[in-house]
Amino acid sequence: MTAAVELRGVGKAFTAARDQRVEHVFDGFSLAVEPGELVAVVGASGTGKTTLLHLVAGLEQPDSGEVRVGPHAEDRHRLGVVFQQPRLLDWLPVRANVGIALRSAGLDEGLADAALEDVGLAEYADRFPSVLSGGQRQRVAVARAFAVDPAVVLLDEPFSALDELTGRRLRLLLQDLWTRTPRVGLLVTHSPAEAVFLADRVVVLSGRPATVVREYRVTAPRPRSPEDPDLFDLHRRIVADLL
Ligand SMILES: Nc1ncnc2c1ncn2[C@@H]1O[C@H](COP(=O)(O)OP(=O)(O)OP(=O)(O)O)[C@@H](O)[C@H]1O
Repeated sequence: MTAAVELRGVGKAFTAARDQRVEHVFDGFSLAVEPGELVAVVGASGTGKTTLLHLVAGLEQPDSGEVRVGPHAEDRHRLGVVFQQPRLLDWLPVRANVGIALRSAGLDEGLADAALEDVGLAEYADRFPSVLSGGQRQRVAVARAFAVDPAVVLLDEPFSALDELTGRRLRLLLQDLWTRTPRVGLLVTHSPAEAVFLADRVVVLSGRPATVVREYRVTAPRPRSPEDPDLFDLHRRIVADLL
């Protein structure tokens, strides 16, 4: 089976501005996401989770090794990305924020309304981001990512800036979108609970250079409940790995 996302033997180092020390964040690092799989990456702060996502998105280049998004060459350009902050254009209405992503993917801007409806924001299409709540703005960011029918969805701490209840609603929304259209995804999160709730597989990163110290397959069928005791058990084991 050909992986949908593959990092093979990847090396990535940064030079610290403070003392010019070279930090080898990755060295010979490999990870594959299989077709249809949502993989969550958890790990302590500074392990390299965001760097991993940036390498896949093409925002950073590896010093060595290979990063592949496939199976088709054009899949590299069909990414949906949700960051911790919604990163909306405040001077454009919500519909146009989603429309821009569609246009730059060569798609019909008219698809924006359906994407907004999918996240429960149909009646907010003409509003400006500044009048929306934090949770609503993040819903727009989710709509923008999914509108382009992405080959791969990259999620970088997508809900960690939200309060607990809003984060929970957004996780349920994401699960709903995923259940309707299963996709390939890579989720970076500090939250083991979020990881086990959303992912098919949880990868625990640790060390410098970072390595995969443990992997868990999450077999609970969807739709899942955040209160599922089996998920909580898995969550506890991941927390123990991280301590
Ligand atoms: N552009 C950069 N220039 C210099 N150092 C960087 C750069 N990007 C990342 N680093 C360093 O690489 C290491 C990994 O950073 P990264 O942001 O990937 O970790 P993380 O696991 O996502 O952390 P957090 O959970 O706190 O977001 C850190 O030591 C960071 O300082």
